[in-house]
Amino acid sequence: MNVVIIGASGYSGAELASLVAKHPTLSLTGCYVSAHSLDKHKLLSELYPEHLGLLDLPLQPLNEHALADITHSADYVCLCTDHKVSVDLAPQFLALGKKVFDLSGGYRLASNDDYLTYYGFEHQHPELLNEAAYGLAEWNSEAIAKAQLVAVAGCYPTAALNALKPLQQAGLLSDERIIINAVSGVTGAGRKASIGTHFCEVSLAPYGLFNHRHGPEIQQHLGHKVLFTPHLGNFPRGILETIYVQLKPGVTSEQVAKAYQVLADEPLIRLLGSKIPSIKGVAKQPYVDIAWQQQGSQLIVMAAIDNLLKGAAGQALQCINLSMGLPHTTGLVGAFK
Ligand SMILES: NC(=O)C1=CN([C@@H]2O[C@H](COP(=O)(O)OP(=O)(O)OC[C@H]3O[C@@H](n4cnc5c(N)ncnc54)[C@H](OP(=O)(O)O)[C@@H]3O)[C@@H](O)[C@H]2O)C=CC1
Ligand SMILES: CC(=O)N[C@@H](CCC(=O)OP(=O)(O)O)C(=O)O
Repeated sequence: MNVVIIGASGYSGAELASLVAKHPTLSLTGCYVSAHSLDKHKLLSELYPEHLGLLDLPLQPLNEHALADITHSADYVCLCTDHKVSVDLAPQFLALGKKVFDLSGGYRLASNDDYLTYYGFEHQHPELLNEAAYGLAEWNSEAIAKAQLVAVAGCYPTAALNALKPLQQAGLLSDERIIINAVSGVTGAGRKASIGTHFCEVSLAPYGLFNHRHGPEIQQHLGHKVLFTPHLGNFPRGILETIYVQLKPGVTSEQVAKAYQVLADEPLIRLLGSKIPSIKGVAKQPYVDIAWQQQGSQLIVMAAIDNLLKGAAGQALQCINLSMGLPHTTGLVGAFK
């Protein structure tokens, strides 16, 4: 299958380009940036010298000529672009008969109103919101395999949902709001320069209190109320979430452990039991690490991922694998040794 990547010069796009280039059955046939990008015509490996020899492909401007080329050169189009750009581009590629994997949040929420509230724009293609399959690979594999449009799950939601869905599915959660505190590395904010995400300016601070767009995303796909607070930390990549859960009265540690068994055979999920997960354990790895400790009806769940892999490009590749009927792990496990 031929894959093109739109937004290939960004952090998630470049990560995905490297995965596709190394994948046994995919060909990377084009890497694109915006029509007036400062990086157009540069080689991707000039921006990411670690991929010299692997990604010596030019970054092509996404113009009319490029759209005509993509018509012939791609089976799968991956959008590694800002939410609004993805909302505009996805229907164009769907109309060309392409299968679209969107790494942005442009098609993850069901309600048009939520786009206005949490994304700050009115969705221009609300008719597609119901058609998009939510790309949370372990939990929605059948829909992902069939869909023409896959809305790859958000980074923070990927960690939170994998940590909480087992408990929800087993009926162990009380009605109390679940508190999710999360810390992300700076690559989570993308490659574009800004003072707020300048590496030397970042220490450790919360942001997006009460209004981060991943709150409604987690809530919608969990079916439970949450209070989600992200923090930005001074490390390059990785997300760590500490999640406070009130269990129903009388829920035992055996019941909790049994609930997590639903993920025991998932090759990209590592259940750590009561051991403490860390950013170090997942950085540059395709896994979600999940752990928990319980006292009475209070449960603290911890989840760690690499935001650019399981939180973006890794999970996008997982979704592509599912579309091709391949194992989740093809091109992922063993790729980072
Ligand atoms: N970083 C992360 O950890 C995660 C990111 N995501 C999502 O993935 C998407 C990309 O994020 P990230 O990689 O961080 O972003 P970056 O800012 O690092 O990259 C954005 C890319 O899009 C390109 N671009 C911008 N405008 C256009 C356009 N109109 N047409 C084509 N290409 C364009 C940029 O190049 P140029 O401006 O030079 O044209 C660049 O290549 C976002 O929606 C983000 O929310 C999802 C999960 C995790
Ligand atoms: C540290 C940081 O800024 N992180 C980003 C989330 C990563 C991302 O790009 O979000 P999606 O998964 O929705 O695409 C943010 O909070 O906006």
